[in-house]
Amino acid sequence: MSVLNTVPFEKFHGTGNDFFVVDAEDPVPDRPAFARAHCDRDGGIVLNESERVGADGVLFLALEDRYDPPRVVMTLVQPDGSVAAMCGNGARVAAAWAAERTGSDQIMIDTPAGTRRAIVEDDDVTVEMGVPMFAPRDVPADSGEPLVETEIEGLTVTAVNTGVPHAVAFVEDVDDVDLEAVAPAVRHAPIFPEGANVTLASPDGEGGFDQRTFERGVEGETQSCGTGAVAVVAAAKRLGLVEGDDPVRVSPPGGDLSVTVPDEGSALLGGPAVREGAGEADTVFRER
Ligand SMILES: N[C@H](CCC[C@H](N)C(=O)O)C(=O)O
Repeated sequence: MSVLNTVPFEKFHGTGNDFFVVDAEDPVPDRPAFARAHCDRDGGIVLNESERVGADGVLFLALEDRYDPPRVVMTLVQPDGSVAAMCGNGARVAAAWAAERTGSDQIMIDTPAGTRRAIVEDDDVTVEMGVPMFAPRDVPADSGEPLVETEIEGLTVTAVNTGVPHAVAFVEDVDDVDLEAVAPAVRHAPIFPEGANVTLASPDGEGGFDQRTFERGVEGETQSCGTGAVAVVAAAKRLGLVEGDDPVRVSPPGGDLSVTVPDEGSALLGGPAVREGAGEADTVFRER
C-alpha cells in the first residue's frame, strides 16, 4: 500500500459504537480503502486515550453551515468498504460533530435513507429515524408477506427496515445466544437480497429490552446499534410486546438508548455521543 498524505480525523462513539470522523473537505481519494485499513480491529488506528484499535466505520461529514438549521451530509463507510444507507449512532455522532462546529442545537442530517433532524443537548443527541418499514419491498425481503416471527436459519425473526434492514429475534436472554455462531447464516440468508443486520432482544423486566446486534459491513457484533435499537421497539410493537407512544429503554452492551416508536410518524433515537480524541491518518492511496 502506498501512502500519499495524511488527513486529520476525530474519534467519537455513541454507546460504544465507534467511528472515525473525517471532514469531507479533506481529500481522501479512496474512501473504502481508507475505511478498510484504519477500522481494522487488529492493525487499524489506535488513539492514546482509547484502548480500542480500529472502529466500526468512518463517517465522512460535509458541513453546509449556510443553512438554518445547519445541514451535514453523512456518508458512513464500513470496515468492509461498503456504504450504509443509515446509521443511528453515526447520525448522533454526526450531529454532535456539527453542533460543536456551528453552535446550533439543531442539525439536519442528509443520509442515503433520507433527511433526519437531530436535537443536541450537551452530550445527549436525539435523532428522528423515520417510520420503520415492514413491507417486503422496503426491507428488502424476497417474500410475498412481511416476515413476522418467521423461521430463518434457526432464528425466529421479524424483519424491519429502520434505515437499514434488521432481522430481529426475541429470545429469553440475549447473553445465552452465541451470536457470532448463529448470525452469519441469517445475515446472508437468500431471502434478504441486500443482506440483513441480525438483532437479538430480550425483555429486561423493567419495560425495556436488552439488545445485541451482529452488523452487516462490520461482519461482527458491535457494542451498540441505533437502527437495531429502533428495530427492536418497532418489532416489539408489531408483536404486541409494547404498546403506546412512550420512550422505551433499549440496552446494548455499550450503554442505554431511548427509543420512541409512535403509532404514527417518525421514530426517535436518543442517547450519548462522546468525543474520544483526534489524530492524523494516512490517506491510503492504493492497496496491493
Ligand atoms: N451501527 C449502525 C448501523 C450501521 C448499518 C450497517 N451495519 C448496515 O446496515 O450495513 C447504527 O447505529 O444504526
